[in-house]
Amino acid sequence: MSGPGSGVPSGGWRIVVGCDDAGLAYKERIKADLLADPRVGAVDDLGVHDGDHTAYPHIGLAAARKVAAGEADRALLVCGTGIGMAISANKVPGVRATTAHDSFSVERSVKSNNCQVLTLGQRVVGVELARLLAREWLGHVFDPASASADKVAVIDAYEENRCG
Ligand SMILES: O=C[C@H](O)[C@H](O)COP(=O)(O)O
Repeated sequence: MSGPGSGVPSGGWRIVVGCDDAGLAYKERIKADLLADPRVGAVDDLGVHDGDHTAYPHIGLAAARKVAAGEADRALLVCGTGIGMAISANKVPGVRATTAHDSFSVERSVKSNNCQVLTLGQRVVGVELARLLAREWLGHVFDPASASADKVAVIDAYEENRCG
């Protein structure tokens, strides 16, 4: 254990953020929260920015590739529902992404499923709930010695057999 909190990597979390134009306001707000959070060491903003209408799959895939390459620990992605971002990110081998709009699901996405990517829907939840979920998300860490690890390993093995 190292860094400013339990389970936080040395140097802090390296987080990629991204959105489409339907998720821009929440991405900007959560990015500001992350930059002010002592548990965060780096924030990499892949856009979109104001006036940019890049569609969600481009952003979701690019963010997931950064996680898969080890250039970031996690990604926080926002679109209208969160669903398109999750589908896109999950196409990248090694990445586990989910949409979650409640505290318990956010916690279990990390502790049960070792998800590195959380996606949120700006058209689904209020901004304060989205901010709370992003804050809580950083406090959860997967335990590779837990009973959940063997289950996640089944997914990894399937993926390795197909993509390896
Ligand atoms: O999952 C997709 C997102 O919600 C996106 O922001 C909106 O997609 P649409 O314009 O195809 O509905």
